[in-house]
Amino acid sequence: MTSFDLSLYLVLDPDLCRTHSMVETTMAAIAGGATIVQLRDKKVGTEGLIRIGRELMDAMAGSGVPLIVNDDIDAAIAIGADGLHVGQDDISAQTARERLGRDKIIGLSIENEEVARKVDPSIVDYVGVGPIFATATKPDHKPAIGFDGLAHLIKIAKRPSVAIGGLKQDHVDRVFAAGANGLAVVSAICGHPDPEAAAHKIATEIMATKSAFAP
Ligand SMILES: Cc1ncc(COP(=O)(O)OP(=O)(O)O)c(N)n1
Ligand SMILES: Cc1nc(C(=O)O)sc1CCOP(=O)(O)O
Ligand SMILES: [Mg+2]
Repeated sequence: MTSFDLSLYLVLDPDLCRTHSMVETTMAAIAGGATIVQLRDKKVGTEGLIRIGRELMDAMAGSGVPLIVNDDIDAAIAIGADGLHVGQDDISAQTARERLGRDKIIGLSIENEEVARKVDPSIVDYVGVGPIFATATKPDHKPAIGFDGLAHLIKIAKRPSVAIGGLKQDHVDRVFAAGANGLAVVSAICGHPDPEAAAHKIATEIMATKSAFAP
């Protein structure tokens, strides 16, 4: 499987990428320290995702940063993306694994104890846990779980984990203290006029926090 680092997970949102294109935002974020990128666009359909995804794959080639596609397995396959992220209302992780094979990265959203207990470690490579806070970026988000909820679900799911939902630079220490391997952000990078500087600030905080937690 492609190796992956969840430390700073950029989730793209075309509505927030106003001053920069999705490709420009992604490359700036990678230059700033983003370690993994998700193509999430709910409006363009499979053909649109394939078009943008191919541009992203070309631009990201050689960066060592994996590209994950949100929701759409047909697009992920057509693009040759490194993986797929699915939620509880999407195709199952098992179906995704059957279609994608062992080499691709599969991420699964978990938002409560019940779904955390059902995570199959032989199928799911990482879990996205949230929302930590309410966020305008995803109007249909589930109830916020806070950092205590994050720590609780991580212990149950026992998989590499990334926290998501309303997270900014100031939250880095609490994300890692809760036991997560990283934080996923949309508006903190996509909505910023200088996505490279925004990513760099968060990545610098992550490095400092990780070294403080290191034995
Ligand atoms: C890293 C990460 N974690 C959680 C999600 C949310 O996925 P989902 O619940 O399927 O919601 P949508 O993103 O599809 O609206 C995510 N995308 N990425
Ligand atoms: C895509 C997504 N999924 C969430 C979940 O809780 O599953 S919250 C979210 C949006 C996060 O955006 P921002 O960093 O701008 O708050
Ligand atoms: Mg989804």
